[in-house]
Amino acid sequence: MNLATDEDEAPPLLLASGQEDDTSRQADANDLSLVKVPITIITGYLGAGKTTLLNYILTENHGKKIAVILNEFGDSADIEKSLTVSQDGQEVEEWLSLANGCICCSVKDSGVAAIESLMERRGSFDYILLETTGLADPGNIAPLFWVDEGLGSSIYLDGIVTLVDGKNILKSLDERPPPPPSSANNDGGAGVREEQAHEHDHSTPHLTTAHLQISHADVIVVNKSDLVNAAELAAVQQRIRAINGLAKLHVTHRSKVPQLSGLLLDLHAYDSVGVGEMEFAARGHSHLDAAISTITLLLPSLQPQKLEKLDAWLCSVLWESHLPLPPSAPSTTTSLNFEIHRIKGRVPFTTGAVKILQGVREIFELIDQVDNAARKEERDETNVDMQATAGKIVLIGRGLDEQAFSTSLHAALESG
Ligand SMILES: Nc1nc2c(ncn2[C@@H]2O[C@H](COP(=O)(O)OP(=O)(O)OP(=O)(O)O)[C@@H](O)[C@H]2O)c(=O)[nH]1
Ligand SMILES: [Zn+2]
Repeated sequence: MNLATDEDEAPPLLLASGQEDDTSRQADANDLSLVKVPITIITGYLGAGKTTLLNYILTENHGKKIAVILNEFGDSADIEKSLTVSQDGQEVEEWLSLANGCICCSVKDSGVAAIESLMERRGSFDYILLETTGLADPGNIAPLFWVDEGLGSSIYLDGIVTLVDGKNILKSLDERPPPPPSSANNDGGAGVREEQAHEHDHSTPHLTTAHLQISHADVIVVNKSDLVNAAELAAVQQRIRAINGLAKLHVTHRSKVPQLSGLLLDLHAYDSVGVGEMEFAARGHSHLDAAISTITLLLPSLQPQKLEKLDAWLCSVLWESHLPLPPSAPSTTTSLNFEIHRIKGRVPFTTGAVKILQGVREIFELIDQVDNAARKEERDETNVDMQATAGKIVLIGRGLDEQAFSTSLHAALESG
């Protein structure tokens, strides 16, 4: 990958020049340790256009000082390892200064070490972009910024952007797994063994890296629009929508997203949930992709004391992968084998309060709606009808049976 760089540029100073006289800025500088820096993760298949996107962002006039980290994350085991070895002087010092005030590091170091080293330069940037070429499963990385005390205190995850190659994505989604290595891997659970057992059973939908990258995305950029015709593009969009009904989707040529802020950056994808996006996800309902789908559960306005029941239901479903079903439920729905990648929800209460639900894999939180969400709702262009004021929970994952989940949730809320 070749990033456009301007190596003659002096290293950026602590504050952007021209703003020294601004007293409010100075107050900000004093509070620098309190201001969290957003991070956007850019992922996607080999050759999809990630570097092209980064070059585009870094040469655009966006008024941000963006720090870019290009590296290869391994699997989650590598991330954990790097968390423990990062004290051993694994410094990343090869920061390049770019013409528009951005800085860039292309050292292939462990992602977390690179970020920690970057944070020592706090003040010289106000946004972080992380391109993760080798990242197979973004589900491992999101919780790092969310719950890790160290990283989470200085950085917040703004969003995950997945680049897909419009020409090749359908092929990638339909790929079959390679034969398993002869030496057996013992750390796999029942799920892994089951997957191996089904290795050559073509009726079992296979979960590819492309599925994982799409299911965890907040924005999906369908690139290389020049290489597909209208019908092919429509098929790609439908398939992606069937997998992830929540993500925003942009079709691009040479990764040129028409506007960066709001479409790609500054999404607040993990601290707000817009009415419009919930509505949008609820409308789509297709089983075009056999491996992953998006389902929507409707909720009435809840009595405040039902929050506990909702929380218990979420714990059961997300932590234990157990869908509690009432005794009256048909027996066919009791042996559900599912996996949840992403969950988002708006939960209104009879008091008028609204809680938002956010989750990636087993990590979730139910928090009071904040200002960001209100701003986001203003931005939402989707028409919001009366139904939107009702609650909704949207889930993205594998083996999700909308009927069974809905029955389970309502039974849990009505119990006791
Ligand atoms: N035809 C066409 N080619 C594109 C487009 N966008 C990028 N490319 C080309 O596709 C190739 C891969 O683009 P990159 O931006 O390097 O892709 P990447 O995802 O960073 O690739 P890796 O770093 O190898 O994973 C390059 O030769 C680009 O010039 C596009 O919209 N249309
Ligand atoms: Zn690249």
